Amino acid sequence: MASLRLAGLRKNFGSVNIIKGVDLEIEDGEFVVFVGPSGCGKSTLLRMIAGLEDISGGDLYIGGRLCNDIPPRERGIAMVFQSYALYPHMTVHENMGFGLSLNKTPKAELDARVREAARILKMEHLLDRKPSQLSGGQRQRVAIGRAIVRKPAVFLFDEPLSNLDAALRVDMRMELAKLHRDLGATMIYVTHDQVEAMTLADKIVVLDGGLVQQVGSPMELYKNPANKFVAGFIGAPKMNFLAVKVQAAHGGTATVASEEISPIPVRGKGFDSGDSAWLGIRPQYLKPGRAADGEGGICGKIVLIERLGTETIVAIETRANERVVASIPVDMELAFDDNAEFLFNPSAAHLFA
Ligand SMILES: Nc1ncnc2c1ncn2[C@@H]1O[C@H](COP(=O)(O)OP(=O)(O)OP(=O)(O)O)[C@@H](O)[C@H]1O
Repeated sequence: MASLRLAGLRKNFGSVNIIKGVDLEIEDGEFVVFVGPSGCGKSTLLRMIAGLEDISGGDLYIGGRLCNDIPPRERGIAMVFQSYALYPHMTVHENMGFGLSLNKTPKAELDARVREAARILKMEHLLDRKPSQLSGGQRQRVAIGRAIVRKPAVFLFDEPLSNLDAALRVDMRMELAKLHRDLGATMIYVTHDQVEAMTLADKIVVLDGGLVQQVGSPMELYKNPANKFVAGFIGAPKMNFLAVKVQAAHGGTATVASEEISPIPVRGKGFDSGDSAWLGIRPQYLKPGRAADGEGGICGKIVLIERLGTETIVAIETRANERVVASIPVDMELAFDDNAEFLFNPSAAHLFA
């Protein structure tokens, strides 16, 4: 097992700066998820840790050792790819043991490690099969098994579940969480799926544009997003953002209003009266009903109704053509084009520049 430290890590492809100075501490045994939209640089950052991309600037420490110029196989890491990268002509046993056979691991030890990994992954009965005789989920398990047998200090996962169907992804997610508990190893996991990030991570690193936007536990990010990007990225359905004007501000509270919203006090630092701002409200905090004094209220026409079973998602469009999504109780009567009113407690709202 190992801790990691990234200090001012940078990556250029030609003249383009893709990773723009990333500082990050990863503790021994932590499950860390890099999350962000397509192209934000999360795979590049992971590949730099793996040693598959060289480092243009800054320092990378794995287990306290400066690793910038250490070859991949000497870093004590194992990487699992989205594409599985299995050898089609080899059996599951041979695929899992291949890295060890390259290292000239004695046969008995190789066999014992492969069987132990197969036991952990519940695939002892599949060891003699070829990849073509396995399901997608089983193939991904072989790829994970190949990492386990190497007993790495750090596991790296690059979108390992994105080729699986939705139901299997949920199963594999639970298996990965269990694997982490059982092995206690440091794991770094790249995904663009905020649900995977929320459910797997001890610590989420939100990336955008080659920069860390925020680092924290899933609930820290959900409750106290550092900026509008993080607020919109973490949580489903997405947080609503409404354009407002700041009417007054003091002591960490701003009074905001718009044509749609009567003045309400909201937590928010660094604002001055006259500022334009975004009022952020999660769909879960909007309740059907008319706002009383001191509450926020929004009304509009219903443009979307999605009954998900456990909740109903409804979207309204305000007079200012802003779309607002609410998660409401399943038994509510709703119809398209009806006018609907929602209220929220201002203490549940966020304010962003
Ligand atoms: N070898 C390369 N040469 C030039 N540009 C590259 C190279 N590899 C990646 N990039 C660019 O770096 C940026 C980050 O890519 P990266 O694959 O890290 O993104 P990502 O966040 O993992 O996205 P995705 O979720 O789509 O995989 C992209 O703009 C990509 O085009």
